[in-house]
Amino acid sequence: MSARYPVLLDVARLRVLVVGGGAVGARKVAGLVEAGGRPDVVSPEATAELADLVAREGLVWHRRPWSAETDAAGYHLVFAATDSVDVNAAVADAARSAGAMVSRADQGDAGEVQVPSTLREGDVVVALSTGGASPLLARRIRERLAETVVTPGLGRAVRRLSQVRAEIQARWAGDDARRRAFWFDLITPGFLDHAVRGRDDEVERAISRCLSQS
Ligand SMILES: C[C@@]1(CC(=O)O)C2=NC(=C\c3[nH]c(c(CCC(=O)O)c3CC(=O)O)Cc3[nH]c(c(CC(=O)O)c3CCC(=O)O)/C=C3\N/C(=C\2)[C@@H](CCC(=O)O)[C@]3(C)CC(=O)O)/[C@H]1CCC(=O)O
Ligand SMILES: NC(=O)c1ccc[n+]([C@@H]2O[C@H](COP(=O)([O-])OP(=O)(O)OC[C@H]3O[C@@H](n4cnc5c(N)ncnc54)[C@H](O)[C@@H]3O)[C@@H](O)[C@H]2O)c1
Repeated sequence: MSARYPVLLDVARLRVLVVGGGAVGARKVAGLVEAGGRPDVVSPEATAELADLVAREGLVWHRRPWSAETDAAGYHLVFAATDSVDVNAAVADAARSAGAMVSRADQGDAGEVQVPSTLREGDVVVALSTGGASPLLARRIRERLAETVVTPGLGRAVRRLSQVRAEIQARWAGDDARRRAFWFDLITPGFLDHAVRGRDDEVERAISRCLSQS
């Protein structure tokens, strides 16, 4: 398959539809909600987890089969996640004709969008794809990264750096070279090690040192 271009979507700004309320549709809805989205759902049935989530979040759930007449238009992004290849194909065609991007749960290559395995730790987001070759391997890579690099300590360090960034932007508002020098001085491989290992005191020490030298 062709190489794809990874982006991070602000799904809170998009009108999103998930067609199919089985385990796969439920996972898509949960991922969208986690990212601030409020997808509509069309499906005659839903898993208990999905029904709970819909109720908790007050999402719109049309409890019936997808219909080309009522469900095709008005969306930016449509997930075709039923257990029928024919229904998924019809959903994809109609959504695309109405201007939406499509994700096919049964045939990744057939959609404009594929969902990556996603790891979040504070503001750090890792999105992993095997291009459909092995979603389970993507999950294993995610689990390994969570153990080795994308740790809670890293998440805390990134939260702290967003404060430092605001300070640095204000301090050297007109001096691009100075700001760049500061960041290359602070964000070394050693700094990453401290953050990953959760050594908050070392992270703080490095920040203080670089701020006071500047
Ligand atoms: C990342 C993740 C995101 C999510 O869905 O939220 C995701 N699949 C996940 C898990 C998973 N999916 C499957 C298994 C069983 C083991 C296996 O088959 O390998 C497991 C493992 C498990 O359940 O843990 C089966 C499966 N998946 C697809 C097909 C159809 C096909 O092969 O064409 C079939 C076979 C159906 C059948 O045989 O009937 C298709 C797709 N699945 C994708 C994404 C896209 C490609 C991403 C990539 O390649 O990296 C793509 C192309 C389309 C899409 O959905 O966008 C999520 C990981 C969550 C995590 O991180 O834990
Ligand atoms: N992308 C992935 O990660 C992944 C993983 C496993 C399977 N799959 C694929 O995704 C498909 C769905 O998997 P599942 O485990 O959720 O299946 P499932 O059978 O548990 O759920 C299918 C859902 O689709 C609904 N549905 C059926 N016809 C419909 C229609 N006309 N309109 C609206 N909704 C309809 C059903 O009510 C049910 O809620 C599988 O058939 C397989 O091809 C994808």
